[in-house]
Amino acid sequence: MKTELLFQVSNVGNSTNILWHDCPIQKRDRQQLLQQRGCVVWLTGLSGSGKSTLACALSRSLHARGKLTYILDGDNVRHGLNRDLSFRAEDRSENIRRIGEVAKLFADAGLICITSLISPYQKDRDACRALVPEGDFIEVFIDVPLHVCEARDPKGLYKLARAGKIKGFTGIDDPYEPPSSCEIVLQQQQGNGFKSPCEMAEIVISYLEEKGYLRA
Ligand SMILES: Nc1ncnc2c1ncn2[C@@H]1O[C@H](COP(=O)(O)OS(=O)(=O)O)[C@@H](OP(=O)(O)O)[C@H]1O
Ligand SMILES: Nc1ncnc2c1ncn2[C@@H]1O[C@H](COP(=O)(O)OP(=O)(O)O)[C@@H](O)[C@H]1O
Repeated sequence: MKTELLFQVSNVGNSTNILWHDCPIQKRDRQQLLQQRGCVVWLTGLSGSGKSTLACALSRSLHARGKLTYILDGDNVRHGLNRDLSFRAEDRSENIRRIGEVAKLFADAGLICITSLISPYQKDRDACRALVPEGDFIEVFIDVPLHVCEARDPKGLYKLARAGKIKGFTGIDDPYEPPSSCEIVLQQQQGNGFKSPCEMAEIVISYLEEKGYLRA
């Protein structure tokens, strides 16, 4: 006797016979509640470029305007979810993939999800972009030259990398691929140094405002 499946199940990766469950409360309902639109603000740049500082400035400023944000910081996520990952290329890719998937969930929850990780490879960033609806992935390149990051060296890691005590350090003996096209580039002003973290945050917030992410 032939057994009919009651539901259309599928196989995804190594997960077999799985079924997607929908809920009547959807993203648009959550966005209505929060009076904002869920999206991913993806900060990328070298170690020491100011990603974490900008993420906090952005979160603070948006919070003050009554907007719900959440920061996924590479360093922090590596303390938990991604603690099994190293800094070799495959593990960095997996780090980025997982953070992209989590960011997708936060954006679907209606939050403005700010990610702050080096994310050195273009193809991995592009893959994360492809996870969310068109327009909802806002890639922000903090374009600070290596020599400036190295002079800042707040954790002393560049010094250790130069001394050969850390192998495969981004910018020293591991690649960083700058975005070929992204929504926002924050860079040094001609002869003026860098904008303050608050000024940078305002640039990103103006973009979000203009694109309608700060209303439902
Ligand atoms: N080998 C190597 N290369 C680069 N960075 C290193 C490395 N080892 C440790 N660290 C510290 O880890 C932080 C980067 O982690 P990320 O998760 O953002 O990196 S990645 O996106 O997976 O490339 C990075 O933090 P930030 O300075 O905040 O970027 C470093 O403090
Ligand atoms: N816009 C800025 N102008 C000058 N210094 C900055 C700026 N943003 C961050 N910094 C400083 O640069 C260093 C690295 O910043 P951090 O946010 O930790 O970078 P990342 O997260 O990219 O490693 C810190 O000492 C921080 O105070």
